[in-house]
Amino acid sequence: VIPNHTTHQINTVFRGTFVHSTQEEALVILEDALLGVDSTGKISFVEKGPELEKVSAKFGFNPSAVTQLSPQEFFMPGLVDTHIHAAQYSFAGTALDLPLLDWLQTYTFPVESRYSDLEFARQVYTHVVKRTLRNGTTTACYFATIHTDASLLLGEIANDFGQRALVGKVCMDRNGLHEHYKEETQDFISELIKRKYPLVKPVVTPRFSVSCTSELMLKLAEVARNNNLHIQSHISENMDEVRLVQELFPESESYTDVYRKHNLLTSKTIMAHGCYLSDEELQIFHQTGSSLAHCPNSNLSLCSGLLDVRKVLSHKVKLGLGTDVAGGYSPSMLDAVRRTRDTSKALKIQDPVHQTLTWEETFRLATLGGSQALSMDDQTGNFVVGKDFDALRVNVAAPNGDDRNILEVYVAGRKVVPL
Ligand SMILES: O=c1[nH]c(=O)c2nc[nH]c2[nH]1
Ligand SMILES: [Zn+2]
Repeated sequence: VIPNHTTHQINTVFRGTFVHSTQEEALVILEDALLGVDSTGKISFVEKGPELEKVSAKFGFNPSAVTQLSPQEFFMPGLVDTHIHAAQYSFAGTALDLPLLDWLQTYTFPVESRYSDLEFARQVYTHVVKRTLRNGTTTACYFATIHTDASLLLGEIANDFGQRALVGKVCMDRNGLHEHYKEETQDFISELIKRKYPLVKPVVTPRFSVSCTSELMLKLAEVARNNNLHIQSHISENMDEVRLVQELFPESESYTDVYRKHNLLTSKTIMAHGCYLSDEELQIFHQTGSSLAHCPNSNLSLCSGLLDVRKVLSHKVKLGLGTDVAGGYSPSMLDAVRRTRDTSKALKIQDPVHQTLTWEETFRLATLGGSQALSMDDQTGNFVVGKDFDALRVNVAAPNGDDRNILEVYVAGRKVVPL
């Protein structure tokens, strides 16, 4: 059989166990499967192992070139971190003794102001990209800082190491520490688009309503619309923050209404936290197709609140998981999975009828759910033919449940771990 000339050449074929999620089923286990990756990094087939002869003839590859997984190994989709502050990685694991607004003023803004120094930025951004990839984050939605050059550098580093990423230059024009600040989002976006990194794109990033004027938010919404870009921000993380937003925007009905009135809620918007959203606000998320990034480590570490994920899902709002470094102390999405279940169980302690999230559902949120929350599920999130091969090769026999179980990491078919 001559391979169809419109299909790309098969580069790699794996045989073994594949675990992933679909819309219908939170956990699907494919035992003794064959998965082929083509020269563009896309999944070209998922077939049954015993049909190797037939499949190899159909797709034109040599059956003896198949990579066989051992019985204690499996592939799972890459983890999607829907909310992480790359710049805050420099103080991750420290400074968790204050509530959100004091934490920002005392620790976070002073550290973020250091990113005018490109050497400092290069060091931290290299570490955070390598560390998250090592921990299986194949897609990351990053906040950088207000600095254009350092934010571009984060995009360059993600591209160099092969991580799929959305990179946001942070925008804030009030209640912060930046005396000589000049807004340059359009420059940042034009430059990052011009570089044509295949897996790295800009995301419009108003920090949150507390640090943005109406004028800035309206302008950013326009930039996002004109360039068909993602938008990210924070919402309803902590009760003092919610009250402050009500004071700053007295004409708005709710925190969600503030963003809606400023045209920032689109089907490519992802908002972090959402702990205190009402049913009405969740309905607005559903109607606009905007999504939430659940960041349980951060919510616990800053004593912000407990997000009821079950309630969010019952409103049919898209939801992914985020580490929210450094409000969250861990850059590992495996930690985000564990804290998601801890939070769900804490809600059950408070209310015994609460239906906890199953581990299968949580696995789905960390993979397919994240890709849907970032409107990237046409490219990544599970093992469906035509999507990019973003995957972790996991060995369950490693002695500890952490990054040591991850033997290899692939993004768009490229092996990025080990380097
Ligand atoms: O967890 C958070 N981290 C931040 O950096 C931030 N900025 C606004 N709101 C925030 N919440
Ligand atoms: Zn955040």
